[in-house]
Amino acid sequence: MFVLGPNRYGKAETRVVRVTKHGDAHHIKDLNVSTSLSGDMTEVHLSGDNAAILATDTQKNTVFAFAKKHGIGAAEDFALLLARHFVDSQPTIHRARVAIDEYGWDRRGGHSFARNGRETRTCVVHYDGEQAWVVSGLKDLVLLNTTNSEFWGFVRDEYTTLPETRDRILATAVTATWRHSGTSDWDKSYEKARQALMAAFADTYSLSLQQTLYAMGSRVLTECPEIAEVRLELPNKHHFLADLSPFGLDNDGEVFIAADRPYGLIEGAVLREGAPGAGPAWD
Ligand SMILES: O=c1[nH]c(=O)c2[nH]c(=O)[nH]c2[nH]1
Repeated sequence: MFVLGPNRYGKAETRVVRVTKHGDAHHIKDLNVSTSLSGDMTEVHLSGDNAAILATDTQKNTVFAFAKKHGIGAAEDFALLLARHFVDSQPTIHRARVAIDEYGWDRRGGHSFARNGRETRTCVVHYDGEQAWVVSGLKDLVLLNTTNSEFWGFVRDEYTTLPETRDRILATAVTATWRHSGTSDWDKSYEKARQALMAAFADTYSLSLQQTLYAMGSRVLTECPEIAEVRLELPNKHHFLADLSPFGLDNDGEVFIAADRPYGLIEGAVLREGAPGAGPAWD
C-alpha cells in the first residue's frame, strides 16, 4: 500500500509586463510570477478525476487579468492578491504559494526604459485561508571589497594548502531572503534592508565571510524592526593573486584572477530573539 505525500502544482515563471500610462508618462512593472496551489488533490493523483483542479493555465490567465484589473504595485501586494484569490475562490484549494521575481527598469524618457544592472528583487507569499506569510529578498547583488578582509587561523590538516592571508579581495553575489513579522510598506522595507546589507558588507572589517554574513543579517534586523529573520547565501567569489614573476613583475595586491568555480558557499540565518514562528514561510 502507498499513500500520496505532500504535493502542489501551479504555473511557473509567468512573465508579465504591466505598463501604466498617465498621458505621455508611462510606468513599467516587469515580473516573473510562479503560482503553486495545494488542497484536496487525492483523487486527482489516485483516480485521474480532475474536478478539484484549477488548471495551471487558469492560474497563468489570472496573473494577466489581475495585472490589468488591479495594476501592480509592490510585488508582495500582487502576490498576496493572487494567493488570497486562489484560496478564497476555490473550495478545493487550501493553500497558495506565490513567488515573484521583479526586474528593474530605469527611466530614459517618458516612455523609454533601460533594464537596470541591479539585483533582482524577490518575494514569496504563502496563504492558507486565514493567515499570510511574506518573505522578501533579493538575488545577484554583487559586492566587492578590495581590502579589509583577512582569512587565517583555520584548521591545517594534511590536505590544507591555502596560505593564510592578512589582505584579500572579498567578493560575493548576495542572495538574501527575509521574513516579515507582519504587514509592511514593502517598498520602503526593501530599500532599508538592501541598504543595510550593502552598508554592513562595506563597513565590516572581515576575518571571514561567515563573520560578514552575521554582520549583514544583524544590520538588517537592526534597521528593520518589521523583519524577524534573515537568511543569506553568500558565494565566496575568489580572487587569486596573479603570479607575474615570470615577467619580472611584482604584484603587491594589484592584479587578480577572478575565479569562476569552484567557489566557497557560505549560508546562514540570523533571527531576532523571540521572533514569531516561521510557519510555512520558507517552504
Ligand atoms: O571567508 C572564508 N571562509 C571560509 O570558510 C573559507 N574557506 C576558504 O578556503 N576560504 C574561506 N574564506
